[in-house]
Amino acid sequence: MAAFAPNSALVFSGRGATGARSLSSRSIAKPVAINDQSRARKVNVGVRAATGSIREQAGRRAPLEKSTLFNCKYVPFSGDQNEEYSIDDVIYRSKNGGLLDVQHDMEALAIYPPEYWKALFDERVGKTVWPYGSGVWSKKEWVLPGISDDDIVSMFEGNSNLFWADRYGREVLGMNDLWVKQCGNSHTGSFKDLGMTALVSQVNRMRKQGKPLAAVGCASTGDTSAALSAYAAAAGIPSIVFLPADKISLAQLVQPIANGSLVLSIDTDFDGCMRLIREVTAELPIYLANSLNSLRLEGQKTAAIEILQQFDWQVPDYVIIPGGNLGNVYAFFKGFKMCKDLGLVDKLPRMVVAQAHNANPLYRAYKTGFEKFEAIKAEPTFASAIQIGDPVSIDRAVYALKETNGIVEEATEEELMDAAAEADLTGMFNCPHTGVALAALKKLREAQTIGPSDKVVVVSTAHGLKFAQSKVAYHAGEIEGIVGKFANPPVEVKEDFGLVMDVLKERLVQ
Ligand SMILES: Cc1ncc(COP(=O)(O)O)c(C=O)c1O
Ligand SMILES: N[C@@H](CCOP(=O)(O)O)C(=O)O
Repeated sequence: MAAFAPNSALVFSGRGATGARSLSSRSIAKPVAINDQSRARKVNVGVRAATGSIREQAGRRAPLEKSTLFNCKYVPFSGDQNEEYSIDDVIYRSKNGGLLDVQHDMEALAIYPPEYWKALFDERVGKTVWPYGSGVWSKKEWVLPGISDDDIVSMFEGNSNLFWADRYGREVLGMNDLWVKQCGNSHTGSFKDLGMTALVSQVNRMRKQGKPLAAVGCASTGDTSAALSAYAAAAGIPSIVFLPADKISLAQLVQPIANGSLVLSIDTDFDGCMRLIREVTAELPIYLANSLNSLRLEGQKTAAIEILQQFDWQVPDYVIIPGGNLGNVYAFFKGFKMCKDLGLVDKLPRMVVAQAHNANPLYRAYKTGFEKFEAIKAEPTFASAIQIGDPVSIDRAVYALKETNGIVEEATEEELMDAAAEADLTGMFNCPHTGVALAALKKLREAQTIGPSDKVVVVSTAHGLKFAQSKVAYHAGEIEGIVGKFANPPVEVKEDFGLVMDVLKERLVQ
């Protein structure tokens, strides 16, 4: 029986568009405990016949895709034991309308000792062997164990840099162990690639099985649509994206256009697009690619496993994530939790979700001690990809935060733009969403919640180049109401040696 199951869940009474919802906890079946004794027993069984080092054993056991040992299925996120679905089913919600979760057979995974998994994952890094050269598929047994390698649609996503923010940490925040996980250094420039490779691969498999899936569709603030269109195009699957008109960056907009998606620019906000795509996917054979679909989170969770791997299985004290639709915080939590449940690490980091003040429904709920959640009308923010007022994964996020003694912080437009720009001055090139997370970190440092020696990871969710327009406006001093403390506008000079020397003397000579 599978072991990963939330042991408590929040249930909303009613789910209207806006308006207060009360949050209540209810207990559900406990996860199957994989205690040390049972692990040891299973490990003995699993490795008794094997000889040689763990690395050699790992080598002999691969490729594991031929194995039927590992498997996963959909179960209600609430933990209801009486409902489950095959991963090959087209389903996004449980019978009562609640979220689903992908549940792995943790007892089967626990047959192998932690050292086996560490060695296996390490061994696959930096290789071109299909599909394990991908940071997601290097953890295939923990993602979608049953899928054939031939069905996988991958751009070798993941394996992103864990940037040591040495100078920013030391000089700006008085910290000595600060890291930025560069999830935006990816094929389409955001962490969405991690989830989309899992989802589109599964769609590819189901279409080959004869499932009538004519296309894949999503609502998007610009990054999900970019990832979906690229992966769908790679697989030759039609894609449809619903975008809120004039609310995403030019760089984001051109991605699905270039990749041949059917792009609908709709006169509403993201929440409006989300409502429409849910209605459309209920009517037409279009597969839903938003993170409401729990398949996406299976890919995204590998970024958390990767962080632990990059730290040689040391657990950071804090992980700070910008939050919008709120799938990613749960995906990270799940990655950390699987590592803990399977014995690769012995604790979880504290999760921090950072929201823009203009789009802060989770922050507001946090301030009530998660007593109630109210969807809001999200206002425009430079962190436009998280301009979301009615996050579909609110239950998942609250669960992850409660399980890790988590924190929610917010940032104003000035705070987020300043934080991104100040960190850029130490060699990064941050998107505004990363700015939100950096601003949250700054506040938590100022409040001494985070200490100078705490090991902290800020998750950078998109590449700064996708948001060049707002960064240019910041440096040009063109943003009303924002001083631009760290603006560094270009100096315009005529083609004249003397004038050039004047500028250099003024700027360089003290
Ligand atoms: C760049 C960027 N950062 C953060 C987020 C927030 O992720 P989530 O919706 O999973 O909370 C999104 C999308 O929502 C995004 O595109
Ligand atoms: N920022 C997202 C918003 C949708 O989130 P999803 O994870 O539910 O797809 C985007 O880029 O569209």
